[in-house]
Amino acid sequence: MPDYKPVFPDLIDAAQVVASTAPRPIGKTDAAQRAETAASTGGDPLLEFAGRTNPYIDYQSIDLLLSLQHPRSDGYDEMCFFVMGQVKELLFRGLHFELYNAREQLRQGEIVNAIEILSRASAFTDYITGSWDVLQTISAEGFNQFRDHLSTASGQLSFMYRHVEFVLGNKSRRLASAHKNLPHIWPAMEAALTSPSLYDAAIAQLHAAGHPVDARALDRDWSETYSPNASVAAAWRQVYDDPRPENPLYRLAETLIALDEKMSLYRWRHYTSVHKIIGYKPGTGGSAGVGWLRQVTEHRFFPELWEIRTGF
Ligand code: HEM
Ligand SMILES: N[C@@H](CC(=O)c1ccccc1NC=O)C(=O)O
Repeated sequence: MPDYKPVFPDLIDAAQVVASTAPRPIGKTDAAQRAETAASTGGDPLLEFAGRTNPYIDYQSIDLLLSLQHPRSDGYDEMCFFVMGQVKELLFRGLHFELYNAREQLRQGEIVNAIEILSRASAFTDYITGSWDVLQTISAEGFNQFRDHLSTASGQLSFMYRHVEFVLGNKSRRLASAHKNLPHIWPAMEAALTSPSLYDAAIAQLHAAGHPVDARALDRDWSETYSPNASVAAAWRQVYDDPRPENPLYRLAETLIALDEKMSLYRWRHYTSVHKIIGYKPGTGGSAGVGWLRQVTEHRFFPELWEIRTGF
């Protein structure tokens, strides 16, 4: 058990940080200007900047970003938990962007583009799963030192994670409702809940390619959790009759099931890490804890792709 206390290095005077969320103007340069600058510096980097910041800091508001880490306790492990929580939110943001754009490409019938985007989404998912390697270093005793300070905060309230689940198709009006009183979050959350998912867009492409698909799989209440459909299973089964890399629907199916497996591994690592850290204690978010997480590990986003394998 880490009984030593953390020392928090004071790195930034937060009072002097521009706290606006607006992008800071940094202008643009082109290749000719860069060549001219390098010639004038003799190949050494630029080190003098007018004003009180520099373009690297301003491009991504780095001083603001690095002023947002404030553990609430003197438990040694809280800084690690805090930073990794923020890192995961950023990674979910990156993953969601790719999934959202893959769905847009599918909607436009651009299956090959969607597959390319989904390979990055898969890489993001691996990366997010790897973040448990760091979080795993938090011991049960170390977590206890700061857990009371989390109050009723819980990862289950992550709207960014909820967006990832929704774009993939795991809809839940009940879980979304945690955000209903947040005027800056709810409109996009409700739109995601009530819009077709990436999988719904894939099913529409099955239909567009001439595979018979039930009308109720093509137009339904999109806020309902997707339930497996025999016509969709039959359509995917037909796709697998032509398992060549040149068959875009075959490659899409394989890309989707690989992503589903990776998401499932992410959930599994969350579940086992949490088991190791809090055992069977209830969660801060009001759930039974590990028992609740165990049941979410069973979820598959693209059920027919799993189901048809039994019949191969
Ligand atoms: C390391 C210590 C952690 C523990 C002990 C823990 C524990 C739990 C528990 C018990 C739940 C069930 C809901 C509740 O009652 O709270 C939960 C849900 C959740 N946690 Fe964690 N968690 C940890 C870290 C994280 C991190 C770093 C993230 C990522 C940002 C995260 C994301 C989530 C999400 C997204 C859910 C909801 C799952 C779903 O809706 O399927 N957790 N966590
Ligand atoms: N549900 C967890 C706490 C938790 O997951 C959490 C709490 C506050 C802020 C972030 C959290 N999780 C993800 O980063 C627990 O029961 O201890």
